[in-house]
Amino acid sequence: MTGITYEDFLDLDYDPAESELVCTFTVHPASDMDMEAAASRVASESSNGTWAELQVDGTITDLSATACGIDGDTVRVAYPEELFELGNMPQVLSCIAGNIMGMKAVDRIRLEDCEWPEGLATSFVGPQFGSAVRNDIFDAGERPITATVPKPKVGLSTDQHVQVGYEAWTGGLDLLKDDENLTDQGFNRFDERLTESLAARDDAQDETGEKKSYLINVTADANTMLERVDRVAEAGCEYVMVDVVTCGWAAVQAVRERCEEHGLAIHAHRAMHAAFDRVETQGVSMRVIAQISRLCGVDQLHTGTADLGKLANEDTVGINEWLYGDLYGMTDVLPMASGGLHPGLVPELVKRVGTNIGVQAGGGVHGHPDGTHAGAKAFRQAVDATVEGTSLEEYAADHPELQVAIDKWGTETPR
Ligand SMILES: O=C(O)[C@@](O)(COP(=O)(O)O)[C@H](O)[C@H](O)COP(=O)(O)O
Ligand SMILES: [Mg+2]
Repeated sequence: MTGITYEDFLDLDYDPAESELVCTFTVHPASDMDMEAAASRVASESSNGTWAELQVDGTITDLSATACGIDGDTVRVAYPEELFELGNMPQVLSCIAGNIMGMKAVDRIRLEDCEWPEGLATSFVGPQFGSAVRNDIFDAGERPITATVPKPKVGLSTDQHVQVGYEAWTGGLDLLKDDENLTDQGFNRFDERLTESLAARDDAQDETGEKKSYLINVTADANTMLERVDRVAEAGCEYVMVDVVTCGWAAVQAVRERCEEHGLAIHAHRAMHAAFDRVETQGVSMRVIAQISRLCGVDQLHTGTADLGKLANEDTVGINEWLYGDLYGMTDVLPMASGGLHPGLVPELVKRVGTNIGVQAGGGVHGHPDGTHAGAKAFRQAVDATVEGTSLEEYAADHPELQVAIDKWGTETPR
């Protein structure tokens, strides 16, 4: 038997094994604590240690994490694969983002990044389709796919919602999207909304000759979500939308499994992410939330507007690069730019994040002076102009809907 204390979880000469998960934290130790002491406590409490000295047999320490790097307020911790239940995201997070977030030994702590080893990463299914949806579903060629959320966010009746969808689809947009807080409320029931929206979608496809789809929000308790996924598949839709942070990763993993059976793509809304990532010294970064989302298998994920829109964003470009990047052959994820976008912002957005994205505008479509159909046309025109390399001003000369949008919003970032 050996006695283990916090100090046993610190080794700054330790070189992590390839099979280990390496996490990077920003750590602000408590005033009476130096960084090494704080780092050892982070490694201990996020693996298998605690505050009291423990008498354990040798094998137990094989599961212990090691604080193996300190650089300013950055701490790197290596976790042995055996500590984790493969394929179980809630368990992984209970380690690396669990109790340590509330330890008195640190004033502030934030999980910034993870280097996922092959064994652990490939124990997760990853996305089914990823960015291939742009051409597998929409035939979008080089352009971003476009989406709109009916606004006001909630309160429209099913008929009104469907009418907005029809006008947006026939105006040239690819996707109608439910808002994050629209599920099955009395004023707009899920089942009617599903069938009637898809009927309008079919009409819009016939009218435009373009493929259209619908991001219907199945967010609910886990069992209800699975039932809704089945009903979405039966109704002939290609997608479900899930509020992944508020639902929790256990539910996301269950929905992913069910979507595999039906060949449905998953659009991930990240409502509540800012509760974790907004404060730069505390919580869990959006970069890590994006990594978890990919591993758990979403196909599309909101990652911000590279600071062009109305919401605070963290490193949209860096996060998108990770979502596109190689991860042991795992499918990528299509980033969705959304939040305060309007036609005037599309050129700069594409300059910052490229065209392998989805772009969503709610207010930027339905706030158009001439209404939803004109707003949709203007947003699509902005995307088409940008992809063909024509300035919006020039393109607007013979696209009046775009001209009206530019006159109204210019290239301003809404607040
Ligand atoms: O409710 C909203 O605000 C939106 O529908 C956008 O509406 P507008 O187009 O009218 O702004 C989206 O939920 C946000 O974009 C989510 O934020 P993020 O994409 O950063 O996760
Ligand atoms: Mg919304």
